[in-house]
Amino acid sequence: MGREQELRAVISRVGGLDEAAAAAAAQRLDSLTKPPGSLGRLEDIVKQLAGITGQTLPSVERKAVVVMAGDHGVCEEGVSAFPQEVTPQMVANFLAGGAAVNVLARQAGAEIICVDIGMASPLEHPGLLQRNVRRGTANMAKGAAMTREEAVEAVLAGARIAEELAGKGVELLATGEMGIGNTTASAAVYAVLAGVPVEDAAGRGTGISDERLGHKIEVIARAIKQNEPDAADPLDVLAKVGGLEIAGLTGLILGAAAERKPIVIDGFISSAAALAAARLCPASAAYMIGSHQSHERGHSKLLEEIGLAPFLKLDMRLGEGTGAVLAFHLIEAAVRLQSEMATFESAGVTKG
Ligand SMILES: Cc1cc2ncn([C@H]3O[C@H](COP(=O)(O)O)[C@@H](O)[C@H]3O)c2cc1C
Ligand SMILES: O=C(O)c1cccnc1
Repeated sequence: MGREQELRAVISRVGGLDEAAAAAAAQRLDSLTKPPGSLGRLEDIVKQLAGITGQTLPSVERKAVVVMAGDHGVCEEGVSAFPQEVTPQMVANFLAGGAAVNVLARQAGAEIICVDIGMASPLEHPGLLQRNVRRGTANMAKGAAMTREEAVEAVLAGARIAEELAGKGVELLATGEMGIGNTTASAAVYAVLAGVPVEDAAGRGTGISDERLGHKIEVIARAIKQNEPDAADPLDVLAKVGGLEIAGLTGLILGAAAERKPIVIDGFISSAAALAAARLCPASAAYMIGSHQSHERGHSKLLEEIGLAPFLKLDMRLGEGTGAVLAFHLIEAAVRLQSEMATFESAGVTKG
């Protein structure tokens, strides 16, 4: 079977939600000692998780955030405030436990799976999942970031990681990433897939000046003009103007959906990957849970495009999976309410 057919097979495994389980969960929510619907969106999470897993009392005890790392040839155009060597340096920091996502994952009781999907240089570390598809993308302002085959390979690698984690009993997944220059590629993917103007899709990333933002917009526009990605073909878009970690996250999301596991979507880069997943497989969107609204320009519209509503708006603009891991706390709270609250009957409270 060709690699693209393998991907089609993953996509074909993504089924609809279990409506009966969601209805049973809704019924239990209404039996708990509170006015019906009074826990608002926490109730929506419970119903969604029930529909995803088929369980009236879903569990999210085992949680993991997958941090995909990749490099970007477009960095040579000067689109980031930081140099490319920060990617491996930060990966080393993740592996040593010192990055923001490590702190938040420890607090949330989640494991971190750090993946080299497209780093420019190899990094030997027993804790790093070696799934490198190519040593960084090519400069998309001059030609395709990667071949279609490489994009498919990265998507499949992501899907396989989701399958492996599901097989190990992980019940809740989150997307995370590291890759200097990846807000440029993400903005390009978003602009093409959603048909929005580049200036509405691109933001300051790591914190570039007005002048550099203007240049970044011009570079993205040039990359799109040069490559003519087909908006109706997400794999073409990921290959020509995307990134290896973006494609890997698209696969992770599709794999999670195929395994009937909920997946929490982090910030701007993760959301660009989620949009590609939703375009490749519209049914996968039902398995996604929004987390936060990044400070990055374009993120709120990008979330709307996918149909995701963020829980948090903390003006964060970091990525790594930080916003998604913060949302783990709310998801766990929702699940605990469903399983631990007394019912009107058990507590002897009069129902209205
Ligand atoms: C120290 C450091 C840690 C980070 N952790 C995540 N990012 C975030 O910033 C990068 C995207 O921004 P741009 O497109 O402007 O390069 C990605 O690596 C993203 O994960 C970081 C960036 C830096 C500098
Ligand atoms: O929203 C994000 O994920 C983000 C924004 C800026 C820089 N890095 C990541």
